[in-house]
Amino acid sequence: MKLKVCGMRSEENIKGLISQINPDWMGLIFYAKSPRFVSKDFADSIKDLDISKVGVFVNTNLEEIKKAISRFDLHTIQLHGEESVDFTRSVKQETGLEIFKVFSVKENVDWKELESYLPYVDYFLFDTFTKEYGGSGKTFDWQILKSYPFEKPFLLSGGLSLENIQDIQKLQSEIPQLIGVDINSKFEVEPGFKDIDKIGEFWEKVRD
Ligand SMILES: O=C(O)c1ccccc1N[C@@H]1O[C@H](COP(=O)(O)O)[C@@H](O)[C@H]1O
Repeated sequence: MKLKVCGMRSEENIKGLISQINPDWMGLIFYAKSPRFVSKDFADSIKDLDISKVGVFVNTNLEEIKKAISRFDLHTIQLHGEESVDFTRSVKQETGLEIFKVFSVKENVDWKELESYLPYVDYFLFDTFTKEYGGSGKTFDWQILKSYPFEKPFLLSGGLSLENIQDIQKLQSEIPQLIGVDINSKFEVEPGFKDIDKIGEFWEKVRD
């Protein structure tokens, strides 16, 4: 199982995360309406930290993504809005980086809609639908994922916490394509600042 910790921006907090947990990815939110928004002023303190940085974008343009890649030395692009297949293809082709395409789940998922994204995406990521796009701390009905029809691996997100570890473990044993978890607001001391010990407690139980 892989771990992504999302919504960070403090140098000290990220250094603590690296030394105590060393997750597979650490997410930076480039969505200005988010309380976890990372402005370019943070770049100098974060850029050279030794961790795979995921830039989380919501319906932005390629130019903004390219600027953030060079400012923050991003490893992965997470498209968390209603980005089209054409846009996703451009991001993959023009950046050559790893791509997470997010689908925000309401009552169910039309799997056919995901099919044309397959060539341009490294992982799908399933989050809970909200007007704010992400960081809601809310879960969706994870049973929907049992009908996931592709071989493409995916990450689970949306309200993951110490309270739903058993459900995560059960899903892990039932769906082999579920290769990672993405945690965020349920591990915060305040927006953008994580409780590393709490993450440790979670990861101890969820990792393989
Ligand atoms: O965290 C945010 O503020 C955010 C804003 C806009 C898009 C995505 C955002 N975060 C992503 O939300 C999910 C789930 O977060 P939570 O566990 O429900 O708090 C996660 O994938 C973050 O990358």
